[in-house]
Amino acid sequence: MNLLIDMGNSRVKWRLRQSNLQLAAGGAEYAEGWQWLVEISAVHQVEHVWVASVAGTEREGSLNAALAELQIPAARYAKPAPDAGGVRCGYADCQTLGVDRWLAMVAARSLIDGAVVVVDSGSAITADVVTDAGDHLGGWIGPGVHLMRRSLAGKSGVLAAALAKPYCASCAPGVTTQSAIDSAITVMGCGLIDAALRRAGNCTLILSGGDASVWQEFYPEARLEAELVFIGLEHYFAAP
Ligand SMILES: Nc1ncnc2c1ncn2[C@@H]1O[C@H](COP(=O)(O)OP(=O)(O)OP(=O)(O)O)[C@@H](O)[C@H]1O
Ligand SMILES: CC(C)(CO)[C@@H](O)C(=O)NCCC(=O)O
Ligand SMILES: [K+]
Repeated sequence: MNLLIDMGNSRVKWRLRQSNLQLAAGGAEYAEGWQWLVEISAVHQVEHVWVASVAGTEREGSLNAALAELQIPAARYAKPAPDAGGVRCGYADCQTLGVDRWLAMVAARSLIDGAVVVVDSGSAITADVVTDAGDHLGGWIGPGVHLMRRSLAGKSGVLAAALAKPYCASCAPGVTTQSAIDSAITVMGCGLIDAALRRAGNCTLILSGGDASVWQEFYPEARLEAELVFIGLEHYFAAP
């Protein structure tokens, strides 16, 4: 039984899998601690723990300690490589590329023949271009939808009040304060995706991350792959 863990900047997500079977899935805030891990270990015999982390050494240390205390095998952390899994890393120093981005590209290459643009939309929005030949041309890192909203809400009470309602994705000119802000955020996100698509030429667009569905109506040809990081993790550790 394999425990796959995606440690993002804001949340941790996990999948418990055996062969092709998914036995458990969930997500938690870091503030909630490792209660979810306690619950899993009470019910399941975990053999391998495979982690994609961009959360930093402190949180990784905290996970390692929790695993040891629960007598679960130690975590193995995936790392970007210069050339592996069908992708040649575009960063001069590939260790500085977020491993979530790396694994998403590896997963995309395993799912799709040809060039891909991988968009991961969570606390940050990232887009990465991989050519048909497997060359990662590099990518873009921008603030995610909720980060953009919060940055404006922090600027004035009027804007904060307008942003009390949930985000509404639209590219139309806004006719209320909220719709004007949300439309700008949507247009900026689409601008980033458009720039990536122009670079890539003939390619498949893949949308991933908690906010992937935001972009779906503007890119109906895109493929939604919510589990890219987990697919990438399985490839990284389990592929023959
Ligand atoms: N159950 C959920 N809990 C929290 N956010 C959710 C949930 N379902 C969807 N979302 C959306 O997902 C977004 C977070 O995305 P995701 O979990 O992919 O990334 P993240 O962990 O915040 O980012 P990162 O991996 O960059 O740290 C939130 O902005 C929210 O809109
Ligand atoms: C950009 C994020 C925050 C997206 O989760 C993550 O991939 C990260 O922390 N990356 C390290 C910096 C980089 O990829 O260039
Ligand atoms: K992410």
